Amino acid sequence: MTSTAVIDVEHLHLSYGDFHAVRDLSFQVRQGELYALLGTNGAGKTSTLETVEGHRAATSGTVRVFGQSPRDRRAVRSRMGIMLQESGFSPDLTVKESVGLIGGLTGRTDRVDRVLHIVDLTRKAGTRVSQLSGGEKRRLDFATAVYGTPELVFLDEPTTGLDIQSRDDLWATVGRLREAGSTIVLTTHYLEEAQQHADRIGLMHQGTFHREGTVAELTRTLPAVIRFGLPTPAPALPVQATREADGRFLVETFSLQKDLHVVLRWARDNGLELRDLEAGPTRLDDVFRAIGTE
Ligand SMILES: Nc1ncnc2c1ncn2[C@@H]1O[C@H](COP(=O)(O)OP(=O)(O)OP(=O)(O)O)[C@@H](O)[C@H]1O
Repeated sequence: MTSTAVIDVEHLHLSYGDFHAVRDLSFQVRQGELYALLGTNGAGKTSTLETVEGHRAATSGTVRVFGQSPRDRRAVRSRMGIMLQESGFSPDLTVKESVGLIGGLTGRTDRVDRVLHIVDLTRKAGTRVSQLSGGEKRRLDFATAVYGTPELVFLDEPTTGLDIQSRDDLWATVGRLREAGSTIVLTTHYLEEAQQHADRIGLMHQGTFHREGTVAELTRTLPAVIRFGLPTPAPALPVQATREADGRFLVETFSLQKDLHVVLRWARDNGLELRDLEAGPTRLDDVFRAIGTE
C-alpha cells in the first residue's frame, strides 16, 4: 500500500433543505486500501458515497477522487466501478446482454464471458434478468462493478441476499482485485465482514465520524469478554465478574489472555466445568452498541 490518496474528502457538508445529513466530514482513502464506511441507520453513509461517486454535489467542502472532482465524470468515471444497492437493469435483457451493455458504458474493456465466470453466472448467460433470483441479481450487480478491473471499486452492501458460498466467492474476487492494485470502498451492515476485510473503518453516526481507524484501534477502547456458567454452589471467582440474565458469569477485561488463564487454572484446581465457555476479543458489534451510551 502506498500513501497516495485515491479519495480525499475535506470538510464535507451535505444538507437536504434545513436538515444537515453530513457535517464537517473529512477522510482519505489511500491507494490499495479497503476502507469501510459503516454507521447507524441514517448516519449519512449513502449521502457521502453518492457525493464521492459524483452523483450528488456537496453543499460545501471539497471531494477529490484521483485528484479530480468526481462531478467531472469524463475524468473519473472510467476509473471506478460501482455496485449500488439496486441497479436498474432492464428486465428483458439477458445476463450476457446486460453485462455487455453496462460494461461497455463504463469505458473500460473486458471480456463478458470472463466477468460472467468471475461472478459464477456463466450458466445463466442466456437468462433474462427478470428470471434471476435475488442472489443472482446481486452477483450481476457485482459483475458490472468489477468489469474491466477498475482502479477504485465501490461496494454498497455487496453481500446482502447472498448465500455463504456466494459471499466467500465475492470476497475471493475482492481479494484478487486488491492483488491487482484496486482500492475498495465498502458499506455494509455485516460488521463481521468489515472486521475481517477492512484495513480502516470510518464509523458514522448522525452525519459525522463517531470513530475512525483500524479495527484494532476501534475495538481497543472496549474490554474483551469471557462468559461461562458454573454449577452451584461454586467457590469464589478469582476475577471480578457480573451475573448475566441467563445465569452465566461475565468477565470484562483488557487482559484477555491473562484473565482467561486465571479462570481456566481456577476451574481446573477446583475440578469445575465451565459451561458454555466463550472468550473473544471485542467485536465491532460492541463498538456499535456503545454508540450513544458514551
Ligand atoms: N433526498 C433526501 N431528502 C431529505 N432527507 C434525506 C434525503 N436523503 C437522505 N436524507 C436523510 O439524510 C440522512 C442520511 O441518509 P443516508 O441515506 O445518507 O444515511 P445512511 O447512513 O446511508 O443510512 P442507512 O444505513 O439507513 O442506509 C437520513 O436522516 C435521511 O433521512
